[in-house]
Amino acid sequence: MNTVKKIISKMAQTVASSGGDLARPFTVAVEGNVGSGKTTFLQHFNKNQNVAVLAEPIDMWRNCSSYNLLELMYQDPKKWSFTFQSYVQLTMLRQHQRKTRQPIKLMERSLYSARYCFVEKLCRDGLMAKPSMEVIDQWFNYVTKLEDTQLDLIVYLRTSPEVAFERILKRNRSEERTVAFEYIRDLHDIHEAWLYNKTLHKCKAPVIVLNADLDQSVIEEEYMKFEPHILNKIPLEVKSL
Ligand SMILES: Nc1ncnc2c1ncn2[C@@H]1O[C@H](COP(=O)(O)OP(=O)(O)O)[C@@H](O)[C@H]1O
Ligand SMILES: Nc1nc2c(ncn2[C@H]2C[C@H](O)[C@@H](COP(=O)(O)O)O2)c(=O)[nH]1
Repeated sequence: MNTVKKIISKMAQTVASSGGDLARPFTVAVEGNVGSGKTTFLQHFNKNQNVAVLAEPIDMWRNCSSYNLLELMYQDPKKWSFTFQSYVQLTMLRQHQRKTRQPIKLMERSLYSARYCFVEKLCRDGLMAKPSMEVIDQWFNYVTKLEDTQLDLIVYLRTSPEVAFERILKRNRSEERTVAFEYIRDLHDIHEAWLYNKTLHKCKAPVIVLNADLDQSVIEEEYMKFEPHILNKIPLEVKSL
């Protein structure tokens, strides 16, 4: 009897030290171009008690010990892209690691889009030197093997580049005032290649695609259509898009 008691108390200690949950929650990443409506989408799920909503840690990128790394990256990407992407990778890893009591974790973006979309774009444009890309890539491979950063579902908020760019202009974020349409168009193509091309798709999660061009006045219906999958009520098979 003593042994059983010891095992139970050990398990209780493990659960307590792991923040009250043993298994990784059903982890969903909301992906999409800049301005595609990810933050707005997350607000729809903020009210659900079963969902832990993790917004992108943009406030940390804008204030890293008083440095606005996001602004520095947009002002001089050649000089600051490695610094910025290193910090994105660290802060996104923390999001993947974050313990939640809710059975579902809904993250804005992921380690994977940072690596396969944004770092990819910086390298294609020659704004991140190859040695820097190599270091970022080795860190990415190391942390995604060491930690359980797997996703169970990707929600792709698919917009046309034109609509995403129009919304960026409307939002008028100070750091993004230099963002050109061509940057958004290229990021769109990179997202499509990443999410529609299995070889690039290192995370084995199924992808559901929402028509995020729909206006705010009607898009809630689109969200509701996919809610059973996002709340893991109707599991999806991993399939190619
Ligand atoms: N479906 C939509 N229709 C019209 N405007 C939208 C829609 N979704 C978001 N917006 C607006 O577009 C801008 C970008 O949305 P946001 O949710 O911040 O996108 P993201 O987080 O993907 O960058 C915001 O000003 C937001 O109010
Ligand atoms: N260079 C990178 N920029 C990134 C990355 N992740 C996000 N961002 C930028 C894009 C936007 O200006 C801002 C917030 O993104 P939203 O899509 O939520 O508007 O941060 C990245 O990995 N690299």
